[in-house]
Amino acid sequence: MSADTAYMASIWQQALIHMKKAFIKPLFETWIKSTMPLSINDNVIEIGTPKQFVKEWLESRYVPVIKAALKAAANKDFEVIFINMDIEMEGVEETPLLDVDTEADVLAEDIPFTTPAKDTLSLPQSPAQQEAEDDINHNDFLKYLDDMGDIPEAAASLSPAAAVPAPQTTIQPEKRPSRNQPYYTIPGDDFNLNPKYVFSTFVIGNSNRLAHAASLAVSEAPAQVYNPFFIYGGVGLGKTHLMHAIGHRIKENNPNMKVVYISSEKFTNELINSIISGNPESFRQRYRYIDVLLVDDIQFLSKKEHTQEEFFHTFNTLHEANKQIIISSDRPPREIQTLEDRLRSRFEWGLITDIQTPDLETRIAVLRKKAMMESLSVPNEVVVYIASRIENNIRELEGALIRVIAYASLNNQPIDIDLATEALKDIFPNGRPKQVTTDLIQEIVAGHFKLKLEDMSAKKRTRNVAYPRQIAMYLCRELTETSLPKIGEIFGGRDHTTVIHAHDKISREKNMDAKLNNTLKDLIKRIES
Ligand SMILES: Nc1ncnc2c1ncn2[C@@H]1O[C@H](COP(=O)(O)OP(=O)(O)OP(=O)(O)O)[C@@H](O)[C@H]1O
Repeated sequence: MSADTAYMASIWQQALIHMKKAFIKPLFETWIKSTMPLSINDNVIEIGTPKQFVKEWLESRYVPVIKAALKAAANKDFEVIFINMDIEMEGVEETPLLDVDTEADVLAEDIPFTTPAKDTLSLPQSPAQQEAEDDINHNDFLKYLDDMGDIPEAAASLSPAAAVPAPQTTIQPEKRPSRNQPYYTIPGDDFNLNPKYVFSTFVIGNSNRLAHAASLAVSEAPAQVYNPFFIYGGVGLGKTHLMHAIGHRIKENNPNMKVVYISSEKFTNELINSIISGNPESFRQRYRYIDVLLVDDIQFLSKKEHTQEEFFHTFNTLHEANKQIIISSDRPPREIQTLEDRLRSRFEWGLITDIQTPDLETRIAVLRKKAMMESLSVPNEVVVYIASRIENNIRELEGALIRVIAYASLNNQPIDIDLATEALKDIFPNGRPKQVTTDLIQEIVAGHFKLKLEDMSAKKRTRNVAYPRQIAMYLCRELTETSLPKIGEIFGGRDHTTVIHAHDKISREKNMDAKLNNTLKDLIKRIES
């Protein structure tokens, strides 16, 4: 971690401790915990929010509290800038609720949150020192809020809570459980689901929007909408993640339902074992008295005639009893060689949906979400570097990020583009990307729109100049580490709020305007090549 990153992480961690005590829990969990610090520059700190409406909500209500917490943490006044990172927060309406009490009630029940890893950032003090200091600073913090007349709900009655344990000093890369390794077992059910594979950690993009929407529909109304539900797509694109998410959601909504997730390899092995042990009936009983059956990687049943036969009967029994069946495969049913026709035709009874390879935006969003979940600040440049080189497999994308994080941790160095290039040199032998600078971006954008370079910083506000300028500001924000005030300065001494506005506008419009989206992709390609 660089000195700046460590400083920022340490301050934010301290500020969180104050805010955690100041807010009632649902408000803290909803509005504060889903944010992360992105950069710190003198007295400006940029905070990432998962959604535009979170950004707006924080801006309209909680700036004084956040500033006060930062002041208590760093003994310094900060200007706070929120940046919408547009990461999926499942289950939340995009309209801020106005009544705080109602809001707390609603949110406490409805929203699943990802918990940022507590053990990824280092703080300087021991727990005892930390506790003493917390008490002093927290009292100052409350007094400060009191002076401003802006004590959030429940804050006044709070006494400083027990110190938050000092996190460990190293960043541990997450180990991916192997395909057959159990994750955790829900009591009463004989199956394993990965707690991380839930809807709230799944990034939605054009490549998986339909599969995600259908998965949500199935999980909200099992056996009522699409039965069977068949998801197919290439390796590492999120099929298992979605299946587990469906399993979790069904169990949340219907705790008594028996939900079984199994890979088709395991299904085959269990069948063989039951035959070897002379008790095939036990196998049948086990699979025929469940409410939801999720079978992963069904393509492995190809060529296994006896298992197909058994699965066919299991399928029929469950389907006739109106139980939900969810199947995944790396290809559509018609392309699974040697799959019995009668099984294939049954798979085609319900909905067949595919997941395609993710576009650049989705890949970037997956990496950002992953970094956010690890409470890590990974420079944009590094995120774009990885995302633009791994196109076909999200598991590999995550693997590359984990490798960079581990490399930084082991060498005790900050995550930057040099380190990422070094850490990934075996994977990307072409090495370091071209240095992306704001000058280069201005030059390429101006050229594309047939403008003069000076127009980028001119005072002109006509649309033919203002729009390309906004695009260039957006790209500077996305592709470089330059701070907002600095970008404003480069573009003719404009205020940082102009840059924020340009970034928000282009981010929003590119989702609705395919032409703009293609222009951006084209520009990024030229800037990086
Ligand atoms: N849209 C997404 N958002 C967030 N994470 C994702 C997304 N898609 C895939 N992943 C992550 O990528 C990794 C691989 O996903 P998963 O195991 O679900 O892929 P798969 O399609 O089942 O692959 P396989 O064909 O190898 O079984 C997981 O860690 C998963 O969480």
